[in-house]
Amino acid sequence: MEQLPGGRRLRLASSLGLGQRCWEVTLDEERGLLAWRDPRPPRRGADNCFVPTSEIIAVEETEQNKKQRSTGKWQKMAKPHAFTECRPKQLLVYINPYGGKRQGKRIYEQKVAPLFSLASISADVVVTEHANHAKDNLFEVNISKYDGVVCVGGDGMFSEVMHGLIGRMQKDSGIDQNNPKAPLAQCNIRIGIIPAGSTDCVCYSTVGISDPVTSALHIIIGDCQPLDVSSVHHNNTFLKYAVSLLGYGFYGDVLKDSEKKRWMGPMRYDYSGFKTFLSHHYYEGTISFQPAKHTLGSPRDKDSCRTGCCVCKESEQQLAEQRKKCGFKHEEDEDEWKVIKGKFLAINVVNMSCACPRSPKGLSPAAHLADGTADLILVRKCSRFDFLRYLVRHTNRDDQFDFSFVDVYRVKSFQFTSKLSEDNESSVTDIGKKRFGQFCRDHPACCCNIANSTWNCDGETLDSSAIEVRVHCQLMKLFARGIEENCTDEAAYSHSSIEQLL
Ligand SMILES: Nc1ncnc2c1ncn2[C@@H]1O[C@H](COP(=O)(O)OP(=O)(O)OP(=O)(O)O)[C@@H](O)[C@H]1O
Repeated sequence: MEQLPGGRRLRLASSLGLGQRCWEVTLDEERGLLAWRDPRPPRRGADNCFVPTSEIIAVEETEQNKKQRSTGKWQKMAKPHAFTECRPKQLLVYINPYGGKRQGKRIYEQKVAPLFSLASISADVVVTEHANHAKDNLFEVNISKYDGVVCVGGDGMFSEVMHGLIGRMQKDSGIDQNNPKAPLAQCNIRIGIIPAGSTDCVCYSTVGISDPVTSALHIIIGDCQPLDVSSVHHNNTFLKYAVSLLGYGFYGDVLKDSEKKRWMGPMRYDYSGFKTFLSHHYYEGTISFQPAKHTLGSPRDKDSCRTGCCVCKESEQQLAEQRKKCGFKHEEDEDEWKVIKGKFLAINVVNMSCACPRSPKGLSPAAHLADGTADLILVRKCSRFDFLRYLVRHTNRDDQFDFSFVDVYRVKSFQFTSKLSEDNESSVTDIGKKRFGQFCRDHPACCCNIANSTWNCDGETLDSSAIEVRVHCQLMKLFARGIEENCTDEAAYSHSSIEQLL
């Protein structure tokens, strides 16, 4: 036992043989660090190495000195993996064998399962046989048996598992998901994402990298990252939940076109992106939204949401206090609504930055994971060249909101109605309007599309264009810790290009 400067107690100091070298190892109890260093006179660059004890997965004991054991100095560890309390012990794993490059099963078996077994985590594994298999299964299983649910696949697979888990929580709590104003029951069972899809945006935006081993380690050490979820309704009917992007216009059209070209594999997004860019369609409609007043952040902030984000913590507290004081009813009914009518190339609502390797800072670089808000980005009618300039800024360090035709707002709820739905509602019998509806009557040559676009909701299309969206603060939790400081994207930036973006 040793004494540290300032009277801090050092729990243990010993030596560790690694290969041919002997290291001096210390366990600092107060800081929770295991450190080791070369005891020889320090050379330049030969720093101490350390690891937080909470991040040690397991230890293996080898008995070098049997004598020590007999003198009682040696005590065998009963649980060599039990370093903290919050680690999961029993997991439910869903693998989509057809996601991405169809490597989900191999990735799980070769990279993840050995780590789970090292950490003494048991897993019930379900390899899905059809779409919605995982979602339906989550309504039936004995969920209280598990400390977490893991999905192996892409964003679509994550969305399926999230819908299953949130739906199950609401069912068990007797909450009607069709009521757009119902406060939803929080999901306390964490979801882990092992990326194995063609798009792994949720994983990238919450971990900082799409890597199965990194994600497995976050699951093992029991990290916890709360996440906001938006509910999407049409006419008092529940449509979907969203955690990343709700996009109308450009991103909706790209998705709709790419769905028809599934045979092309992940390449279809590049093809459809380029095609949609060339078509340059505008859509007319009305957006109403409630600005988020409870949060300290703004979409134009220079700082991004990082591990232990204080904006998210503060915002959650503010919301909780507001609700204690006034209840949900007051908040929904009395907060002001702003209304904007116009012609838009893209309407994007994002709950997170939506960063991905192609766009390392994402659609809204300062969006927060858990502050109870979404960023509403409106890209108004502009030239093809200006739209290209806007898109290119997602791949470099320039401000993508610094254009006269782009507006961004931080909101807690919003509604959208297309011009076509408004017209149909006000004059359903106007047959002439419908027949000639494919042309813009005001400006026949302006590419203004009277037909509706489609909403892209976390990579899936919605059937209705008129939607009502509400952000639910920290509705669910992930086995993640957000993006850590100093997570540099230099490499990713240098590889980004406009070809990749489209
Ligand atoms: N066994 C299965 N067979 C067919 N579809 C499945 C199966 N399991 C899951 N799915 C569905 O496949 C969809 C896509 O899965 P996932 O996100 O894992 O792959 P992806 O390649 O990233 O998807 P996308 O091609 O949509 O980008 C999900 O919506 C999920 O519901």
